[in-house]
Amino acid sequence: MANSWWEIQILCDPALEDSIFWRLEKFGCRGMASALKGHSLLVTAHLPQVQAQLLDVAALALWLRQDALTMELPMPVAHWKLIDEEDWSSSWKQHWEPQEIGDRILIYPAWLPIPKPSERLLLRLDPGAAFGTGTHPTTQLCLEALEMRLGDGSGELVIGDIGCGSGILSIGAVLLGAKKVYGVDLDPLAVGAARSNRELNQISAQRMIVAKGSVDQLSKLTGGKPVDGILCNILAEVIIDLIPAMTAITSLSSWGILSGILLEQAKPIADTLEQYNWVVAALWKRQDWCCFNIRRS
Ligand SMILES: C[S@@+](CC[C@H](N)C(=O)[O-])C[C@H]1O[C@@H](n2cnc3c(N)ncnc32)[C@H](O)[C@@H]1O
Repeated sequence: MANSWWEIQILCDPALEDSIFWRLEKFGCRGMASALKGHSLLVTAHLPQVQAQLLDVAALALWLRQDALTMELPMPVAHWKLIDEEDWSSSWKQHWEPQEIGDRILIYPAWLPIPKPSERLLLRLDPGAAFGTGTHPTTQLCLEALEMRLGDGSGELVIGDIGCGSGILSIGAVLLGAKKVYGVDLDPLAVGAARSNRELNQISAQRMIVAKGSVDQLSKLTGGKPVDGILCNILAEVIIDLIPAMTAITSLSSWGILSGILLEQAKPIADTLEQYNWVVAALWKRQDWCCFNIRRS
């Protein structure tokens, strides 16, 4: 079937939510959502069919059961089926609602009517197939950290968003007052989604530049000029490899907000940051995840 997606549904103990999201994310799932069903949690995730064979999905279900066993929690029950492109986009949209993040931002699904003006900054979003709806703790931690960073006087700041996904952090940075944001992502679907979300939020293509690639691409886009701040919400194993390149696109006064890091992965990240002369100014935690607020020493 062309343009088909796996729809994976997992009924589990709510205490398993983080580990299941982590597994699904590592597996390449998108459009993840969770909802309480009585005392259990129903996690729904989607994955392009071309990315996984039936056996891979079955193996994923096995990992999920093994994780529960290790954590001494009841076994989750996973079901999966193939759905077509249209069904997938309408299916997960039903589970996603407007969400306030921090003190200033309201994430607002693109398909809902625009709400009455409020004191919050409206961040409209249709992530499509990209990661970044604001429901994940790591995205929330990054947006909250951004809110703290970008106060008065941020109007001159240039920011790099590595692994921009739906563009949620780049758009958040612009709404909070950054002068310019460069968003890069290896996934062409994410690049497309970030560009359309840029338009949805009426941000000019000169103020939020989105391109396919990673840190090297970002460096080309800035013409080698250092950025003032870095946002990077990718998995720890990817971030650790990116730290040297990220350092190279910053100056001695730059700062960074890094997440996608599980608590148990914080130590090797902190060690590598120290090696590259970064200081951890604060470490924020939510559920099993953490967010590094860093600056150059
Ligand atoms: C967890 S999502 C984060 C999306 C969004 N920034 C957020 O905070 O919700 C990570 C994104 O990083 C991208 N990615 C993974 N490895 C990357 C790399 N080495 N360079 C650039 N992007 C990468 C993925 O395609 C994915 O869109």
